[in-house]
Amino acid sequence: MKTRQQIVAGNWKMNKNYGEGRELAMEIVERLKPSNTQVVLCAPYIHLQLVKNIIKDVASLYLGAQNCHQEDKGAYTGEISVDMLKSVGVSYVILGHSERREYFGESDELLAKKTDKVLAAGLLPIFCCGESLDIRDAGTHVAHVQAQIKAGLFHLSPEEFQKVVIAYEPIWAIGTGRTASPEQAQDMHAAIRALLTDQYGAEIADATTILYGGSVNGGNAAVLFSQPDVDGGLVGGASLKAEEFITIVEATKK
Ligand SMILES: O=C(CO)COP(=O)(O)O
Repeated sequence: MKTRQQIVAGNWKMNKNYGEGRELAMEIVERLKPSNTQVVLCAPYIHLQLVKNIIKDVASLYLGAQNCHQEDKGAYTGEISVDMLKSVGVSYVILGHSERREYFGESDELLAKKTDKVLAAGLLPIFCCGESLDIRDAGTHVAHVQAQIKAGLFHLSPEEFQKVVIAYEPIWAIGTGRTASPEQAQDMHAAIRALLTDQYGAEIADATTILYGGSVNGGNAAVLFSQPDVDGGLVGGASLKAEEFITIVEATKK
């Protein structure tokens, strides 16, 4: 079987001022060794242009955004369009992060629209899903995550779906230092892939990159990424330190 594309995406969230962002991007470029793993820097909007300039000669480094608006343009104060992102060299857009679902009320319907917008612009969505602790304790986590994926993505044609990266991020593991165990991550990733197989067939499901996110760090990345259905990570806190982030990148499957 062809190895799926391995990806490590750093989600800087609302961290790093302009100078700090420049330093972080430059240190990542200095430390990164050539490999087949794609490394995506999802920086705040103010950094995108500069980070693109810093990473532009490194083949494995890509620029990502953390959100976009669902309309093309217009009177949406404070928002950003896919065309704006594309014009500064963005390749990937994180959609449906649990923080956006929770703090900004992003619904499944809205995320389906954003997914369409990102794909129509020729950009690649990193579509996030994941359950709260209550849902996990109730034992309905697989159904919850599968419902998020169905609602956000299953209107896509097979050709469109092949451009999507999925990120499973259990909310109870985000920023808590409490990561999912390798078995918990693998079980959910396998359940996601089984759902994709039902909808799009085995060939597309096998080729889909499914990232794990939630307290990934330099110490736990290798064992998480060694799981057969875990194809890399979406990393928050540990992506803000170049040395640790590179350790995580180097923990992906060769
Ligand atoms: O939300 C995350 C990445 O999108 C995970 O954040 P942490 O790695 O800080 O837990």
